[in-house]
Amino acid sequence: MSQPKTLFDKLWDAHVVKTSEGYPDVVYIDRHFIHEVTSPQAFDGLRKRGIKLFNPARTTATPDHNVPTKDQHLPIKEALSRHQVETLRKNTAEFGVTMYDLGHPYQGIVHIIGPELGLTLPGMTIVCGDSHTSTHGAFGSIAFGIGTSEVEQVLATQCILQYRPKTMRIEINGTLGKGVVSKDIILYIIAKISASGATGYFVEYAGEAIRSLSMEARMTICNMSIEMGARGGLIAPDETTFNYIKGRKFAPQGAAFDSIVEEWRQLKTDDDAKYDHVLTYDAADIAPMITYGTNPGMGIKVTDRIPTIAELNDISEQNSFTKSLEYMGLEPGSQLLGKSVDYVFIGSCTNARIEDLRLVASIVKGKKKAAGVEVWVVPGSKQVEEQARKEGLHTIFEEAGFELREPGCSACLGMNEDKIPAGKYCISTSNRNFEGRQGPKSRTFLASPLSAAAAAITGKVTDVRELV
Ligand SMILES: CC(C)[C@H](C(=O)O)[C@@H](O)C(=O)O
Ligand code: SF4
Repeated sequence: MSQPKTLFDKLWDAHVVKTSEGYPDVVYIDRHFIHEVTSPQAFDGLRKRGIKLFNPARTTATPDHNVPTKDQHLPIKEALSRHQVETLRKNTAEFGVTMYDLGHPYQGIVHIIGPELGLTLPGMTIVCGDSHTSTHGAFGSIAFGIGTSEVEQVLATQCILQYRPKTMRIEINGTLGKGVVSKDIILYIIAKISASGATGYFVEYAGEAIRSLSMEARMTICNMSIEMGARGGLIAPDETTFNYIKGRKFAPQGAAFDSIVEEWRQLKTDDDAKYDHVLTYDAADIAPMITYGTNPGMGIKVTDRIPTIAELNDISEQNSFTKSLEYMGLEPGSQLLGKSVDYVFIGSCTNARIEDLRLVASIVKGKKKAAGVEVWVVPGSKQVEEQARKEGLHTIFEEAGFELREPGCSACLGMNEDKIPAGKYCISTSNRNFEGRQGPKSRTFLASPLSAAAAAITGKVTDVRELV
């Protein structure tokens, strides 16, 4: 019998076009997503060399980072943002790439529209000039972010040069407690192993707690793989995956779907396959999580205290910790629970799918936001927005005093009109809490949609388990 293999190794081997000792592998790419930030120079490069796309049908474009989330039918006010989106429009028209532009029913954050359109499928290799491409790994595909020069490489050849990463398995056994959701799982893992703890690895998530998650929840976990340094993260496909994909716009349909599902069922790690590293956690130990610092690894259970300097291991960690807490305006050893927040941001490719909006609605239904808190709900895509309206979630949000906006990256990063003002605290369902991430001098607490909803109602960092 041949050597047992991990799912990652099987998929990688199936896509390697050429391998040479001491050089990166040439890997074939099934699906390429592009957005306005990392594609302009790639197209310029092609133009300079007089090269066309190897296969335009494999690439899909949408504007997300620079788009306003209000009045999308009007011209974009910010000059730079307008230029970026117009450039994407021009490039995709010139090179024959499908573009879901502002106002199109399929527009949205690139990592949200791929899965919902059935463009993201098990067994694929998927790239995008964006670090959170790891999201698509939730379908049992190898998905990772690439740089602009690599975007050009993929447009021109449908292949990429990559060194094979090491493999890590992270197993979460048992069942999650009440009020604990997938965002808490990933914030917990990153708090355990740090924001660089998986550097050089491609992670496979496994175990009963992962298996029991919906596709939306699995995407949240894979999305944040990059926040612990991993190249990407994946989850073997199963019935949950196949049910999610069935009937989606670009997925195989009818008999073709049934037969491909049979192939997808084979996509799993063999028993006894060896990983380079294995970590195991118990779901019962995971609580609602929140970050207090300026990297996603600086997270605690919402009821815990921020560490003290003495509790940290080395001097460099102590220095960055001190700087981080100064930025955040927080005291070492203090509690976050009860701390006032100014903004609540429910959005981003981490947590702006329909299920996230349903979670939020489950907490706020019939309630009102606290006075003085501004709450933005930014759906991840036009389809999510439509679905939310169909289900009447917009009424729940409006009655609570939340603002339901139009799709885009929004306040996940200060690249568009939606910014958190300097010094203000925002509890956010996004994935990064870096200095200035949500706007110059803004302060971010990363948390789950449930915890964000709870804070919207109370105006403070709250243990959501008291509300569910
Ligand atoms: C702008 C883009 C290149 C960037 C990324 O790669 O992730 C952004 O999406 C982010 O989340 O910081
Ligand atoms: S929502 Fe945030 S993390 Fe996701 S692609 Fe946009 S900017 Fe990046």
